[in-house]
Amino acid sequence: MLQFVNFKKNYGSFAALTVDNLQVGQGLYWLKGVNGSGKSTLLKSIAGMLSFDGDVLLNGNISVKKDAVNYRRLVSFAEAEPLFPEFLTGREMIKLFAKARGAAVGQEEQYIESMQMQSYVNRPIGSYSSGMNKKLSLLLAFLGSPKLILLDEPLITIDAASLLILYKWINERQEQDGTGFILSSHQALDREILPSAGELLIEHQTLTHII
Ligand SMILES: Nc1ncnc2c1ncn2[C@@H]1O[C@H](COP(=O)(O)OP(=O)(O)OP(=O)(O)O)[C@@H](O)[C@H]1O
Repeated sequence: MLQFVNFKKNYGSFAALTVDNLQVGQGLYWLKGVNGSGKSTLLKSIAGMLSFDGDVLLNGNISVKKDAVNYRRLVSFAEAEPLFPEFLTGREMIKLFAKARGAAVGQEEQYIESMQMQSYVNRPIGSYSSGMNKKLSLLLAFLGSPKLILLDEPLITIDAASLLILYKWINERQEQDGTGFILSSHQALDREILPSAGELLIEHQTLTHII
């Protein structure tokens, strides 16, 4: 699924994260690490949102640097604390993302309904609670046909019922399209819900593959 090639991310003189030539096979991964360990740095780098030394390859040969347009169509990312233009409605954001990602017409409807967003999706985002905002950002990451979906702290802010719906979305996409996932979280992995998940750990500014 992903291959890191001499990956190094510095913020100025601070060496924030190193990944030696690690291969991450197809599947779903739980990314762990204490506060400030580099989880968001890693996910934003994989998403092509941060510059770094070295390279990241998707499916063996699609480089985040050399094939940026193709790569970014295949990798989607939901931020831990998403910020959207307040004057746009949720539906306008969905339309923008759906177009950029080449999503099938109407793909969003099943997600809007299952996450019970119908009552507010046509309202300006500035009126959303943090949970409503988070659900919108999760939905946007599922639009189109990405091969890899990166979710930074997807468990924060949303209520227990919505979390079960998110797990359902994840399981469906894994089963139907073989979509890969990396989820960052401070919470322990629930193996009853995600039995086949692998684990990635960031310790001492280095990413390792545990299982
Ligand atoms: N823009 C930046 N400039 C300088 N340093 C940064 C920047 N962004 C992150 N860092 C530093 O990089 C390290 C990793 O931060 P990052 O946000 O990736 O950690 P995290 O594991 O996601 O943390 P948390 O669990 O608290 O969200 C921290 O030491 C942080 O201070």
